[in-house]
Amino acid sequence: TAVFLGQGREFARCRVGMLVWAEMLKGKRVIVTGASTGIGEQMAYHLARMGAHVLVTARTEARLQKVITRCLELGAASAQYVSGSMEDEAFAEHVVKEAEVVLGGLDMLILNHVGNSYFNYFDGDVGHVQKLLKINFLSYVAMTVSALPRLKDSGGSIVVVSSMAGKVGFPFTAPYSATKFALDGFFSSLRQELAIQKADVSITLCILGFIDTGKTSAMWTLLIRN
Ligand SMILES: NC(=O)C1=CN([C@@H]2O[C@H](COP(=O)(O)OP(=O)(O)OC[C@H]3O[C@@H](n4cnc5c(N)ncnc54)[C@H](OP(=O)(O)O)[C@@H]3O)[C@@H](O)[C@H]2O)C=CC1
Ligand SMILES: CC(C)CCC[C@@H](C)[C@H]1CC[C@H]2[C@@H]3C(=O)C=C4C[C@@H](O)CC[C@]4(C)[C@H]3CC[C@]12C
Repeated sequence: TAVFLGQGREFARCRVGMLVWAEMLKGKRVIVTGASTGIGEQMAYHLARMGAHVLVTARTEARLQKVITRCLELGAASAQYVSGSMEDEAFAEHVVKEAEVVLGGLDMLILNHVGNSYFNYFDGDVGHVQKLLKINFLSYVAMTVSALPRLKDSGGSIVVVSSMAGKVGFPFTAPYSATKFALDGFFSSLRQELAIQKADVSITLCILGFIDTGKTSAMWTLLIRN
């Protein structure tokens, strides 16, 4: 009985939390990057359930179409997508401009996408590190620069999805880890500057541990489970 009651309380607390959170995001205009699969896709669905206007982006148009259809079924105030690659800085800026046009402003920028990498001994490929920095870091900076004026207007927020590998140098993650550390340096510094300027924009850096989205490599799943 004690266990059952304990679980009941957890559930109630969770429900109350969700209600407060849902109210906060109802009608808000949100961009979610890397929303064709994994964590980004699930965040888009949560935002949809809360009644937000969602604009999702990634490269795979066919997947994004399915994601916006599901968002509308779940109760999104509106759902749109823009497809393209974040390796191209101009595309990153284009997504923010699209949000201004179709949503008439922006309340929240959720930066979540990551380019494909390998998780093994560093193979010495400098070109790969450069490419990954463009996708995982520089496009985050470009989107932030474009979005900041709108976020200042709305008193909005920037959410940056990072990882424990962006705080600690685990083996077999060198290129990926470097891009995540870069995010911490840039966004932690920018947060301080916004505070000094009394700009009403919050920056949240999310430090995630391992999340089995079904796509994660069998090697990591096995390693973490053991
Ligand atoms: N899963 C985990 O264990 C952990 C994940 N994280 C972080 O969570 C976030 C989401 O990860 P997760 O859901 O696992 O990753 P996924 O690989 O499932 O999703 C990555 C997303 O980024 C998009 N993407 C990839 N390359 C590009 C590109 N060149 N341009 C634009 N979009 C691109 C993909 O879509 P498409 O291919 O269609 O472009 C996809 O939507 C990441 O920031 C990751 O670092 C942090 C810690 C642990
Ligand atoms: C207490 C500690 C021993 C915990 C160690 C946690 C380490 C091992 C965790 C922390 C962050 C994790 C990685 C991550 O951020 C994102 C991805 C992308 C995905 O596609 C494949 C898995 C991968 C590489 C995760 C692998 C496991 C990592 C390194």
